Amino acid sequence: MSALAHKAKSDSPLFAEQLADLAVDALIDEADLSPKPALVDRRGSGAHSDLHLGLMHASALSLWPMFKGMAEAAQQFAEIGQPLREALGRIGREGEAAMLRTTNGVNTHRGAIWALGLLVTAAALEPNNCSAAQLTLRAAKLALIEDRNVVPQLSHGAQVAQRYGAMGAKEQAQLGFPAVMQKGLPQLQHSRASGSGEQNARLDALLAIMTTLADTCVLYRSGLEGLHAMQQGAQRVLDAGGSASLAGRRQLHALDQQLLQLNASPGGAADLLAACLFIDSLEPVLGSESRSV
Ligand SMILES: CC(C)(COP(=O)(O)OP(=O)(O)OC[C@H]1O[C@@H](n2cnc3c(N)ncnc32)[C@H](O)[C@@H]1O)[C@@H](O)C(=O)NCCC(=O)NCCS
Ligand SMILES: Nc1ncnc2c1ncn2[C@@H]1O[C@H](COP(=O)(O)OP(=O)(O)OP(=O)(O)O)[C@@H](O)[C@H]1O
Repeated sequence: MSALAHKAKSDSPLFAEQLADLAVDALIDEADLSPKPALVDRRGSGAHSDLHLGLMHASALSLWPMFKGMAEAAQQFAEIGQPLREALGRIGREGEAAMLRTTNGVNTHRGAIWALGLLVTAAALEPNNCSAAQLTLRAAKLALIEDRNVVPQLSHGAQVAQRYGAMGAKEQAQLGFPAVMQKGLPQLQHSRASGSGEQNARLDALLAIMTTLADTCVLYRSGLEGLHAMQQGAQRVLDAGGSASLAGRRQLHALDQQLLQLNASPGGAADLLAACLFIDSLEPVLGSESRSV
């Protein structure tokens, strides 16, 4: 994170590049974090037959120009409204196409483009007002604006929304990322404060998100059985003392085995962990006044 050493002027191209660096770093840190239940990590591909760690890294790096472009659009339009929202939609779709070219058509980061794209834009809009609460509020306002150029698709998320009435990635953003604000970030801070190492604190944050999220990746792959296994299993790890404790590690191993058996990979929770890591990483760039959940 060498860019952090230099505090760029908040409306400069360098600042847009710093935000893109932080977003890509968050995605790479999320992918590398291990052992994550049934997700791609340093150990292997989890429940995914078409993903691996190198592909996740390549995909994350391919998104750098997109994140920079989103931050620049925020600087250019300088306010939340239809023009900025539709610019983001266009840049996001181009980013998605670049991702698919890099991965040969595999969806590595669709949800992350959405969540981190909104947060990068929110940060670039008001760099001096970047507490987690303000950032997610601005991201929500952007997400609530309709993009008239979206071509409706029968995505996996849309299919499970029809079948189970689940709220997916779009609603999570429109509600101001409750999984990040109420689960991921508080758990990250709590686990750090109670002496867990950084990797264990991040694993705990992921698990906290998993305890309540309607993860549409899990629902699509393994239905309500998978979703309940994810939510209850994640809660068991935290109840046992979290990832840093021996009892918590045993529960984490059991959860990994159970989700692998069900082919249930919590990809949405992983994206939201990356969102937590991005928000958390803004502090050294913007100063401590920008923080506080
Ligand atoms: C809202 C988005 C994510 C589409 O959501 P949808 O549920 O329809 O799609 P899909 O199932 O393909 O992907 C959703 C992704 O979100 C993640 N996710 C799953 N569940 C959740 C959840 N509850 N909360 C947050 N993220 C989740 C997963 O990683 C998954 O990959 C977004 O990609 C979009 O609006 N696409 C339209 C094209 C576009 O405009 N793209 C540019 C956006 S800036
Ligand atoms: N470390 C990770 N491991 C696996 N998935 C991740 C990871 N980090 C993020 N994800 C997210 O999980 C999603 C992949 O899940 P999934 O494979 O279920 O996607 P899909 O395209 O909806 O489904 P399918 O693979 O069944 O076609 C990606 O969109 C990505 O956002």
